Amino acid sequence: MSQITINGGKPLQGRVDLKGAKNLVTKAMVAALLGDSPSVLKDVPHISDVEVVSRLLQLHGVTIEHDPVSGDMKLDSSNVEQARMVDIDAHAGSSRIPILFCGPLLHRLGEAFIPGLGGCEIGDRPVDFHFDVLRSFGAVIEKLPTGTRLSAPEGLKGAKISLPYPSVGATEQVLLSATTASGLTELSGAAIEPEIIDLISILQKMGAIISVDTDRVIRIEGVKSLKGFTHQALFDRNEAASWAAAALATGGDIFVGGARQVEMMTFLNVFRKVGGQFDIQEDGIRFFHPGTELQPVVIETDVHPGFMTDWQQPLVVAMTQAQGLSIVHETVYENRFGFTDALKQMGAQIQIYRECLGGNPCRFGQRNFNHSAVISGPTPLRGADIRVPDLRGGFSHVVAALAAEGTSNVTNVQLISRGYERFIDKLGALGADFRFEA
Ligand SMILES: CC(=O)N[C@H]1[C@@H](OP(=O)(O)OP(=O)(O)OC[C@H]2O[C@@H](n3ccc(=O)[nH]c3=O)[C@H](O)[C@@H]2O)O[C@H](CO)[C@@H](O)[C@@H]1O
Ligand SMILES: C=C(OP(=O)(O)O)C(=O)O
Repeated sequence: MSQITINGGKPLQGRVDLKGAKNLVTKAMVAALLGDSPSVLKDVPHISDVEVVSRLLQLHGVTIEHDPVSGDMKLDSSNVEQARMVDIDAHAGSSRIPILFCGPLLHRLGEAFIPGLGGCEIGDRPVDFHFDVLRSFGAVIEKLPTGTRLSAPEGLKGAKISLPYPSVGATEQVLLSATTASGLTELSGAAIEPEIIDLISILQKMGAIISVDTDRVIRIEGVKSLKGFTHQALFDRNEAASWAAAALATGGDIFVGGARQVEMMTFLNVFRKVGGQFDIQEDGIRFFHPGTELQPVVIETDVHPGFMTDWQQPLVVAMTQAQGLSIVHETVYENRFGFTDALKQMGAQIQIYRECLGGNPCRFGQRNFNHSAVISGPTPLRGADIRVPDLRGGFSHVVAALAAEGTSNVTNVQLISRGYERFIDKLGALGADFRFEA
């Protein structure tokens, strides 16, 4: 378990550069399974979720070459049919991406075995929509103690599907299964996050016919085969938002190379309302604390184009320094405020409520989920011993330790490498005062 000892109270200043989004790159790698010729994905970050997906693909006969410096990744899936089905239970790792192997493996092999899933523990995270989608396409699903076995005795056939909630993963499941299924698929209630639109761009390069209509409807005309793709991955807007919040919380100034305005518009509006300033340039966005008082805000996390759930945790740290009461209503995951316990230990005043506060009633209201937070500021933060609970919560703990007076010991830091490339190097480049033990 790696740990970092931070001497806080110093503004973060300097430049960090982004690579491709964790939430796109890992899915694009799975899409490569569908191609009958090699694919090239550019800007692939060196993060542990990419390693988990690489190992799983390699077990299925995909050859992968990744240059971690340039980020170029070459994936050749021409030998998938020859690969031996192996027990991949030991390789489930920390990622949720294995669930997306179902469609491509059913197309390529007629069967699939999916190990138990990882990912952040921020709620139940069921996969019922995924399995309902796959059943609509004709898959037969058998749950085993070690995972799930799937088969498609008559191949996958297009279907009319309606998602009860615009789930990112279930929408990707439909895309990756329907593209080479026979016939038409119409998906309503789809998620339309920028990472999904980028995945659709990749599938179109491969030969797919997919249209994104108004009102969350996606139509897919199945094609017989797909070829490989060459694609530059969409930048990681979650990492960009994290560094922006880190600049604000520490009173700093960070240029985030590779960040773009369009995919971050909702975040930028909130950042400005809290009192942060930004300067959009051709090659990135500069985020900084202008030196004036921060303002409280009321936000509600939501599916795109709403305020993303993965953005709230580091921003909550900045809210502890705002003058007054801020409210965060988390409507995407039912249990995503566990990270606030450590912030309270550091001096933050945060109260968690079961009620839907500050916004519209959501599906978690009246169901006893602690899904609203009231943050009262400004409160000075002081150093503490804390343990990283999950990816974004962990980033927010490190930001709090950097903003706090005194020394903090943060353990379980390796979890942060699931989604942040060269995290420790970047902290060093921003002038943080810390000691890291791997
Ligand atoms: C690897 C990846 O891309 N992760 C992102 C993805 O996660 P992920 O794809 O897992 O998130 P979903 O959009 O599927 O989940 C949203 C909500 O739907 C529920 N649900 C989902 C599937 C299902 O079968 N049944 C069900 O009830 C979930 O419990 C959750 O409450 O989108 C989330 C929402 O933008 C982000 O926070 C994650 O960073
Ligand atoms: C929840 C997240 O990721 P995952 O779905 O991979 O657990 C995240 O990126 O914050």
